[in-house]
Amino acid sequence: MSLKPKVALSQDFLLQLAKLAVTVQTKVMRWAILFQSDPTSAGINYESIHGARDPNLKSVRIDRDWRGIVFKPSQGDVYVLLHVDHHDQAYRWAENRKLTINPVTGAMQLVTLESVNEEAAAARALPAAEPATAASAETERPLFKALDDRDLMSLGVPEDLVGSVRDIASETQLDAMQARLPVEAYEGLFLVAAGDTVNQVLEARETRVDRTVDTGDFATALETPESRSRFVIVDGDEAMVAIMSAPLEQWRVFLHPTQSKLVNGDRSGPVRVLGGAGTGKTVVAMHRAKWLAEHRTPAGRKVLFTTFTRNLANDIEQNLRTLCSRETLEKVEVRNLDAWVHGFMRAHKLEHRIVYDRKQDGAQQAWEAAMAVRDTRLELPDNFYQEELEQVVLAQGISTLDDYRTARRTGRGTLLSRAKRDAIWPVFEEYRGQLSSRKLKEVDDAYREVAELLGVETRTPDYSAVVIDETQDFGPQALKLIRAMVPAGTNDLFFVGDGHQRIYSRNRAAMSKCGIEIRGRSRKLYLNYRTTDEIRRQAVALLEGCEIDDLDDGHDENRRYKSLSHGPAPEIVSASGLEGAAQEAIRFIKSIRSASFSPTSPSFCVIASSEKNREAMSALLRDAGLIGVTISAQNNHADARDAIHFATMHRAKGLEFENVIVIAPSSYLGDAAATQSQRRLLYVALTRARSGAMLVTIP
Ligand SMILES: Nc1ncnc2c1ncn2[C@@H]1O[C@H](COP(=O)(O)OP(=O)(O)OP(=O)(O)O)[C@@H](O)[C@H]1O
Repeated sequence: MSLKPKVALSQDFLLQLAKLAVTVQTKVMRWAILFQSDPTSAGINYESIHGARDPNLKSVRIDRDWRGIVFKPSQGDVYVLLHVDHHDQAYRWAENRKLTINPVTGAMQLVTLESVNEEAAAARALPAAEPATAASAETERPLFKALDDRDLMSLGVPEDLVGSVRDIASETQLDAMQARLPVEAYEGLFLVAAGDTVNQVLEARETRVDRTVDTGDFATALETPESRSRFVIVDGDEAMVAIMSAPLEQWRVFLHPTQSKLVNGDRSGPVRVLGGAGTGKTVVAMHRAKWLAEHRTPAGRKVLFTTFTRNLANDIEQNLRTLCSRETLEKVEVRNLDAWVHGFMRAHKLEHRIVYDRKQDGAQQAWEAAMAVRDTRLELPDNFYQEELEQVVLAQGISTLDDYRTARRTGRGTLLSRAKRDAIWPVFEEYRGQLSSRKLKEVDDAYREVAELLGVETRTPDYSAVVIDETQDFGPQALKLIRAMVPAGTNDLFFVGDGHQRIYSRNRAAMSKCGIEIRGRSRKLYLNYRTTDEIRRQAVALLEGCEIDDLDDGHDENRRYKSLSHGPAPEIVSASGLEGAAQEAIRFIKSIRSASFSPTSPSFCVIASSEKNREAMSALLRDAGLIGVTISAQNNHADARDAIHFATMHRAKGLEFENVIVIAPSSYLGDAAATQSQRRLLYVALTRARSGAMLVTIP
């Protein structure tokens, strides 16, 4: 029996391909399809590369000028397409590269040998001063002195780079080596530099280092999640065409090892994935939904993918369409929770309309009528009642005076005696009665009642699993409803979220108090794939002094996050008003557009704190000849690449653009403790940027 050889592409090859002219890409693609179907064909002439440090790297001819570099070990049927370039450049590229297997983790790693020593020397010459993380209180002592060679390799450092890593004495020097290091090694090193032990890192990423590794078995090495984060096995023409047609859509093919471990395989109960902005949480959630749909969804049931806002659900649905086959898509339902509840209520002939905003018609009158029955002798301010309703009564699903008498009121400030509670309760009772007579229902009450209905339903649940994005914005009743949608068990619930980005602040919930037990199934993503480190740091600096939770009863921290890309620091300017802000925005847009060499124009989003300011900015930029589109609940205008996007901070959540211009009142930067929600909004807004950001404050 003859087995077909394994053919793989490297991530670097695809990134290189994306830089080539379309005519060359087409040529390379045609060649690659033939290569994939039979890499042993006599038509492919593998030429040795004179002076190459790795004898397994061969050059192959694509046409007169272009060459591919293929890894073809003397033993085993593995072929990896590593690079493509003009003849001379391709040879030069190959001379100093080596594809090896990490003897401890068993992962396949491409190492650049030539400049390793030079780089390390250059890195050593860099200043050690670094302000932002634990590693910053550094001295010139090597950072990883306490780690032996095996420790370093277990973190993912290739054997050939162990010496260079050992010399690193500052975070700046570590960053200078980032491009040389496999992603897991860079991440492992910065986590250790921030104070984690090697064991903590390995445990958190579920890396086993107790196996014997055959450093000559490339076919086995290709299968590890670490190898899969940079090499993809292609097993057919269709797969080859799909991958090569969208070489920049890396997230579809190459998952970080922690991402892929979260995506694949069974989990004995609810999973929580935390990660700062841009760390690939939505990507994990989408791949997980796909995996569940393909492997663990019985006929007649579905995976529900839910999130908080409608426009984000639309965005996710579009992305899933490019990730999943038609059959898989049929097993995934994407709906924001409110739309789902609305649909459920219609299907069950519950005719109440849902109140999302107490200023909406009907709700306002109901609230005014309720406030009319308040006991003025209590001398409580009006906003006390609104906050008590949201944070205690609705959040905890309290529907009787008895329950209100014993309700937890942590964080509410004012202590209330039983007599006072008795005197306050009629306001809430009246409010619900007033709503009911208008066929209205507060959203938290709707969640609670739907959860109760699901609890008594006897038929098989519609969903076999629920995947939840932006968990931080779901309150206790929403989480309880989600819990009620699927029976507790293997693979039931998969949550991703980030406490830094909670912008619907009334909704803070602790998962464990909502029947969602995640102990032992909590993971964290640390690498920011979206935002430059300069923008990430600025955004994180805005949260200094704010308390960040972990969606359960604990705290989260942001010291350990890092970005993979770098760029200019965000501009922070103050303007005397919206007109001045528009001038700044126009200057910023023009300067980036004029400096851009990209054939497609870079994307921009102007993100304002209110709809009014968004509209004003849109009008001012239009007067200056800059065409715009507004992001709404229904439409993100993802295709309108040449137009400037306009959004409120809430609408921009979960989206991304090359550049963002954030327009915010200067009061958002007031005392950190008093402006936590505003600062979170700024964090969300700034971290929508991939490469450029400006924050304009206005009075
Ligand atoms: N493994 C990966 N390889 C390459 N790019 C990735 C990977 N994972 C995520 N990305 C990219 O990083 C960016 C951020 O990903 P994603 O939106 O999933 O992050 P997030 O953590 O959900 O962000 P936020 O919380 O800010 O909305 C996207 O452009 C995505 O394509």
